Amino acid sequence: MLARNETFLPGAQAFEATGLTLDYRTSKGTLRAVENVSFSCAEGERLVLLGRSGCGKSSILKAVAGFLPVAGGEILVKGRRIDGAGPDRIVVFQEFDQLLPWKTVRENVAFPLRVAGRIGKAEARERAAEALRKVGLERAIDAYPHTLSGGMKQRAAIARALVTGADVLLMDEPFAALDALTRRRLQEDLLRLAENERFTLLFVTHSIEEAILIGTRLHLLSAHPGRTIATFDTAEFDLSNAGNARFDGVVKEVNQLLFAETNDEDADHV
Ligand SMILES: Nc1ncnc2c1ncn2[C@@H]1O[C@H](COP(=O)(O)OP(=O)(O)OP(=O)(O)O)[C@@H](O)[C@H]1O
Repeated sequence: MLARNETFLPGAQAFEATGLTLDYRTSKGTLRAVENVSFSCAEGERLVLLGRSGCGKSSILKAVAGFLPVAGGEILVKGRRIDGAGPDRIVVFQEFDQLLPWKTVRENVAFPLRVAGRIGKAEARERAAEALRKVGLERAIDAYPHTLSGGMKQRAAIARALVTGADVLLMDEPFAALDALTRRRLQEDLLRLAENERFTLLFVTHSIEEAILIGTRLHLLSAHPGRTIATFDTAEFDLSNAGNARFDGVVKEVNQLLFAETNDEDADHV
């Protein structure tokens, strides 16, 4: 499991970025997506990047995953400067087609373990089954991806991430394409899993409410190019107090900060 208990050191730094600047080369020249952003996330924490569309949230997540080279600054995972992707980080995307269609759910979850070649087939199957139980998908263990709902596919993608034992789970709007009820169930289950498994999470979302609920800390980014506006400690919020006056106060404050730069109307989603 992620951040395995035997290696879990509360307070130890899981990942950090210092002066992170990200550029894309386009036909019109260099496009600066993110400028001089710094953050850190201790093991067991859940850092959420929140900002308006195009502010560079996904670019930061891709850079931490090692898919996008940095133009300035650096990213450290467990104190080591990253140089590309690695088994210490695993990504769950928004898209429902992350599973291999010709493999069953259990085979999909076992697949990264088999590819890594560290364990035998029987153990990989057993670990996959255990991860699927944890995400509430035991009944669909032998199903093929095309027979699953969107929520079930995201559960399977989370199980596959859990089973790898990566240090950091990176989630790029994993629930954005789900209906409101399914989204809430997945949020509940992610929080429960985070509590039980104590994994470290970098999470990207458009939803202010989801950000406060999921995150132990929020990192707010300005509109394009993304620069840090503010950070919020949101560890006190969970499903039991979502929507209370204090929670709503933070929603309002975040909203004002994100929309202060423009005259846009307030919105729950940015
Ligand atoms: N492959 C690419 N080539 C060129 N520009 C890109 C590329 N990917 C992203 N960008 C640009 O970089 C900026 C940041 O994009 P990014 O997708 O990281 O933002 P975001 O905050 O995740 O947006 P959204 O919330 O809409 O998904 C945007 O201006 C976007 O157009």
